[in-house]
Amino acid sequence: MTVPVLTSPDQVASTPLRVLICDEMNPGDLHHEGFEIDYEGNLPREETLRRLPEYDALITRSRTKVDRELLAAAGERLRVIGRGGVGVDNIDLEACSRRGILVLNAPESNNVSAAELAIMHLLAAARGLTRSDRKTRAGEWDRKFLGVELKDKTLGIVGLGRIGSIVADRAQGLRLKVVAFDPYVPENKFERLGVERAASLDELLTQVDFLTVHTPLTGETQGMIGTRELALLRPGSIVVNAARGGIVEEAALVEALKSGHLFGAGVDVFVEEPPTPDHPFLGAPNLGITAHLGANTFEAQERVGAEIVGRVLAALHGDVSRGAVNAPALDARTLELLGGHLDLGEKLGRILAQLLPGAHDLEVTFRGEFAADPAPIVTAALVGYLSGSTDERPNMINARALAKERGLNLAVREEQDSPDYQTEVVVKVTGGAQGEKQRTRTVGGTVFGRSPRLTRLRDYRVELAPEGFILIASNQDRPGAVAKLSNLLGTWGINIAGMALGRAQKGGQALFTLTLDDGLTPEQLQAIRDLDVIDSAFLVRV
Ligand SMILES: NC(=O)C1=CN([C@@H]2O[C@H](COP(=O)(O)OP(=O)(O)OC[C@H]3O[C@@H](n4cnc5c(N)ncnc54)[C@H](O)[C@@H]3O)[C@@H](O)[C@H]2O)C=CC1
Ligand SMILES: O=C(O)C(=O)COP(=O)(O)O
Repeated sequence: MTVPVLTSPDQVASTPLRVLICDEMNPGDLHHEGFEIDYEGNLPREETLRRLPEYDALITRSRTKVDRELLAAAGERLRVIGRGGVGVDNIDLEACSRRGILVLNAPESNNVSAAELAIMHLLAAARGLTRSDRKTRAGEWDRKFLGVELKDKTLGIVGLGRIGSIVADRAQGLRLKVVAFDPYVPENKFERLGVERAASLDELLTQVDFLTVHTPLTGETQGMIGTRELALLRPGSIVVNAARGGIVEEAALVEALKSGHLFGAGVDVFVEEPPTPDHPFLGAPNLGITAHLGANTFEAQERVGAEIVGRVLAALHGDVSRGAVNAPALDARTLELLGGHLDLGEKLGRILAQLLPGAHDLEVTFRGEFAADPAPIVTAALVGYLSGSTDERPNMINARALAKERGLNLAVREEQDSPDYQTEVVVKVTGGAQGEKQRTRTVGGTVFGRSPRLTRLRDYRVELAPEGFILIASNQDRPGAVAKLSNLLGTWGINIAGMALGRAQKGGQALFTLTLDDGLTPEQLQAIRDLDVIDSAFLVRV
């Protein structure tokens, strides 16, 4: 896809576009016609800030924090930031988007190296490598230490993305059984990799001997392995974190090692990098530490350099089809005509991601006449459906490619008639293992003015503004259910912003949806489920 907003061809011809690489990598050949590329390795931050106003693009690794301070120092010229690697948690994406700066990453290049490092940490912890190394250097010849074999044990992987999948493959070569938890990938990927699927994180933790995490650092994954989760692991387990500091809580990990509950652990990443000299990891027993070296191989850095430089130069010429993390992509006219519907599509996708993640089919039905080609609404629905589960923030540019990568099949149907509304968009997802019962979830909506409205939830008709939190509850259509539920919410001081009722037939199953200003705690949701008038209750965040 070509987005002709980044630079005009005339501009390219007359003045070289300037690119600064401020972190260490192998940038390959720096001579490209029309560009001036300065490679500075480990440029001190104050130098980066000072020089940045003279550049059109900046290329970093995880060392450089691209925050508001850096963006303010950059001024107006900077238009593209390239992250030579996968994780973009060092980049303030929102601030970049607001300033119209395109962020790209290079997610294909270092995953083998990162996966191999995770396997190394597993082996090192299993055999007490760091302990034995330290003792031998200190003059102690300790041959009493007994390690554990990997063969016939079970490895648990959290996050079966690019790196998690390679770890699974290598682990199988070591004759480990592999189980993974990743609610966002479809069943067929598990089947293809020969990996057993755990239905929940807890289910994974209780059945493995070794655990390794390979998710991005997100609101959901930060601290996802804490004291409670570590306690669910079998005594004598091993934990590896070569993804991001804090996915496994640091203090909890140290405690579990000190108490002897864990046999050992390996970490490549810290919450603060570099760690302070008094960091508790440094004194923890049988903990192997590397200095965020997952991507540090000759091969990976050669590939990373070529991939990110190529992508950044292409983007400066207007081609943002590869590696875009935050790109806004539609022209102003389409946005004007479809604006409300794009917002609707994304919200429908986001609701479905919570009702049925990891689907293998997504079908969009358009009813009625749309002011412009409605195809971008499908992309918007994908953005919503895929968001929150990957570092490559799904956006209007990359969502279709990401869906394809994940094995999510798309179907679009158009119906001229829209009996109830001028236009209606209905999105249906289907998921489930091959040969097993397939589950589907459907949501639909329309646009009033420019504001999205939900019109359909599963088989029920509703009319509701999709905002904040939506509590979806079902019951046998009996009097008193709504009153009991709203009383309970009232006692917690939770305000109901909107309500819609629907039922399949009189006296049959009824569905009511409430929009709430605030979320609910797991205990509050359970209390609602425990009401005798409620059959099921579910909370989604829009
Ligand atoms: N130590 C190092 O030097 C390196 C570390 N990394 C880290 O590894 C991470 C993973 O990289 P890739 O595999 O390339 O990314 P990816 O996007 O291909 O895979 C991430 C997987 O995590 C899953 N996931 C997201 N949230 C989850 C949750 N709450 N529970 C379970 N699964 C969840 C996603 O569905 C996805 O399948 C990166 O985000 C980066 O932070 C990456 C490269 C090198
Ligand atoms: O690609 C990633 O996410 C990594 O963690 C590698 O980071 P680095 O490029 O080594 O600073």
